Amino acid sequence: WIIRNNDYFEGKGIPYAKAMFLMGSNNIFSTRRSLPEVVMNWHKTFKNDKVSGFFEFMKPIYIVRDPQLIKQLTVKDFDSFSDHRVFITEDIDVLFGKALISLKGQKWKDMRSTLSPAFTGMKMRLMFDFVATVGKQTASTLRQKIIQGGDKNFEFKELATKFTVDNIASCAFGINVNSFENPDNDFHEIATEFLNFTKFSNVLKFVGFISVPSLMKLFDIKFFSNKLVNFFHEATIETMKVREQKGIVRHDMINLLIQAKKGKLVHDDNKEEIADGFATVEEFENEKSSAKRKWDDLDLVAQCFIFFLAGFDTVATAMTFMAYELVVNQDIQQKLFEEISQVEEELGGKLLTYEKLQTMKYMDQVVSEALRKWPPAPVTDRICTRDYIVKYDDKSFVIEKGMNFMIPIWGIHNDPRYFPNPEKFDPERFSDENKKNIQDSTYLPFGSGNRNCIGSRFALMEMKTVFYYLLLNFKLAVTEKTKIPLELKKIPVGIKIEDGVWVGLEPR
Ligand code: HEM
Repeated sequence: WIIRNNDYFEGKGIPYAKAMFLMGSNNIFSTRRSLPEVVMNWHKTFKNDKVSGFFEFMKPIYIVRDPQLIKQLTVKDFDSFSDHRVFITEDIDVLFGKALISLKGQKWKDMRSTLSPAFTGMKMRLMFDFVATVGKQTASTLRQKIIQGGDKNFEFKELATKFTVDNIASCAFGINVNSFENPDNDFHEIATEFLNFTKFSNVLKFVGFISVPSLMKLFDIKFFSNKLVNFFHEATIETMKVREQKGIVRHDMINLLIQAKKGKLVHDDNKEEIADGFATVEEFENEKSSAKRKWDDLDLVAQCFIFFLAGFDTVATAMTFMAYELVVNQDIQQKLFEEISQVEEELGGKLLTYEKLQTMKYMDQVVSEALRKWPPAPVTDRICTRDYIVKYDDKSFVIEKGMNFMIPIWGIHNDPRYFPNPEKFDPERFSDENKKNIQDSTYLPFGSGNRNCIGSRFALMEMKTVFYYLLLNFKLAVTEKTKIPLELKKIPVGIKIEDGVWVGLEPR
């Protein structure tokens, strides 16, 4: 039974890493490597083959590394690969199971088209004041503390997490928390609980859900604590109730979900184009048709929950890598500061606007390059929903329904065939002149095709806003504790940086 799948790839004509007894191939859990290193290794081994295979414990899994093929499977033939693999189903954790990221088939399609009008450029523009206010407030709280003699050295991931948590609390729930002034708030506590996800006991739980889900169910082992689930339930439902009772309209996620519940959340008629940045992913036609399905409270709570979970740590991680690069590349930081100063002058002391943010070309280049070199989601996957014949070169084989493939985003972004000298942090790759040479489907920080990241615009506006206000107020400098080069923690889930990224904030 244990070795029953070991010959799965034989006869398919693709190379594969053989399985070790019970442990699978060199997989995430059997090596002491960071997740990006594992993904890089997957990508490099058999790097000249468009598709290869490996074993996750006893399960055969494909790796699709060829950009054209990635596009074919995630866009053109999306219907055969429309779902992600889900470890935490509704019966294990109701909120995670009902969240967009876990939904499958028609239910996913309906929820995606319900939610996608909430993430357009127009909606981001309406929400932007909240993001800019939190960004400005973050920078001025830090400035005050430093000027009054407080420590000016910060572990950047901690700092960025406070910002993303404050931001999502404001944009999703309409609550102003200021974690810099009040670090003991509920949202920050919940975020900390979630980050403990990478603790050994939680990693074991995760392995359990992957390898023996039925046993986990039998022992009623939950992934998220009741406290966390109840918190989201109350925060969402209570806020919705108060809003509806008092007729309060605030242009945030809760407001959009109230509209979604009433079936009134639709795409904007106003077709005015806003260029949202190079990394923004495309919206597909199927998202624009409105779904008729009725959603209950729990369905909507689950979406707020996933916006929080999918949004706060990924964005904070991206910001941390970007801060590191700005610290070690002072010339790039200076150039970015000059662009920011120019915009600030044009604004004449007014709060930053979404339109102004989109005019900042160099900011977009730096953010795009940070997401290229250090993609916070190093890998994504798809599950095959019906038998599918893959054909390329002289090969032809079937991927059977239920099998899944990985897209090694980190490996592709750091492949010299697509990004020469990939270790170099070079925002010029994304200049007007150069970006048109980037090969299709080799730049995938927010995934690919219809199932791409719904929050790409939101993430980009958060990142840009925080650096706008930080660089306006401070020079980011190396400290005694800054580790150069940075080192990734050898854990199999998520991305953590060994000893963090220490940054000195020197008031300008
Ligand atoms: C820099 C920050 C972020 C990165 C790098 C990132 C990356 C990704 C990636 C790679 C995927 C899978 C796409 C695919 O398989 O093709 C994804 C899915 C998703 N992301 Fe993000 N994300 C970020 C921020 C956010 C934010 C801020 C939100 C919410 C407000 C969000 C919500 C989601 C959701 C709900 C999905 C599932 C979409 C679906 O299944 O339809 N993400 N993200």
